[in-house]
Amino acid sequence: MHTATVNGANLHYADQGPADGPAVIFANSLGTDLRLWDALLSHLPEGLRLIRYDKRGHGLSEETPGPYMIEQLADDAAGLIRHLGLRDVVFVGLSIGGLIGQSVALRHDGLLRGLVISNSAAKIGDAGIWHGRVVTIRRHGLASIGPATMERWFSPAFRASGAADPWQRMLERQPVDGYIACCEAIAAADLRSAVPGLKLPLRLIAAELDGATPVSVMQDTAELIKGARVEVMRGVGHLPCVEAPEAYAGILSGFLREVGHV
Ligand SMILES: O=C(O)CCC(=O)CC(=O)O
Repeated sequence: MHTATVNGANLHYADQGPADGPAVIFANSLGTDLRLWDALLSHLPEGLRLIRYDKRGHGLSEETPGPYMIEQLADDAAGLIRHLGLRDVVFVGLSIGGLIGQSVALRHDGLLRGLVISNSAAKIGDAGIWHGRVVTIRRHGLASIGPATMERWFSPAFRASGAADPWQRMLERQPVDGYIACCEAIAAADLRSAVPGLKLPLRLIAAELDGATPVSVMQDTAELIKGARVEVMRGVGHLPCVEAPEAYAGILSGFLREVGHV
């Protein structure tokens, strides 16, 4: 376990693989911590430096007062990359992590070699949905949204097997104010007019049963970015790196090869 104070927040991160290996950084979704990527890593090519971190307000990172902004969360990620002395990093961001990745690429020119926008979009939901969720959580706590969230995150088969239960506990154990501060960041984030300016190699990963960022929403984002391609994973929900880590690794490894990272 490592921590670093960057951009005014103490961030918890994991750093695996050779120090001089091509670097990949992973940014988690709302309500998850860096264990989101646990099942995936062993399926990736050897020799990579793999960095995972908890965004502020989640996991073991500091919960600074909200609301947060996506730009602030992007500067956290860029600060961590610079703290580690890295450049030419491939950024893999899932959902809010994908918004963060888009914002890093837009705000920190030259820091990234490539970007994977996984189960995410240039805009996720409308502000009313997010404000409604915040009201529910303030009144009833995070546990009150657990069952409905699992329906967006995982396929019926995965849920029926009981495999979603630990992920529901992970959601319910996130710091409430940190979760809400990130909802407010998503509510305010609209990168649709900015993403046509993304000039780096990128890939979008969508999932057929994703109830949070449906395939059609991801295709709308891809249409805004010249040359963007969407890979659709079948039979899985919003967190395909958990539900189908090997298939996810296959898509990610293909992208890493395309950008010369492996
Ligand atoms: O997962 C995210 O980072 C935001 C999108 C969302 O609504 C997640 C959820 O289904 O709770």
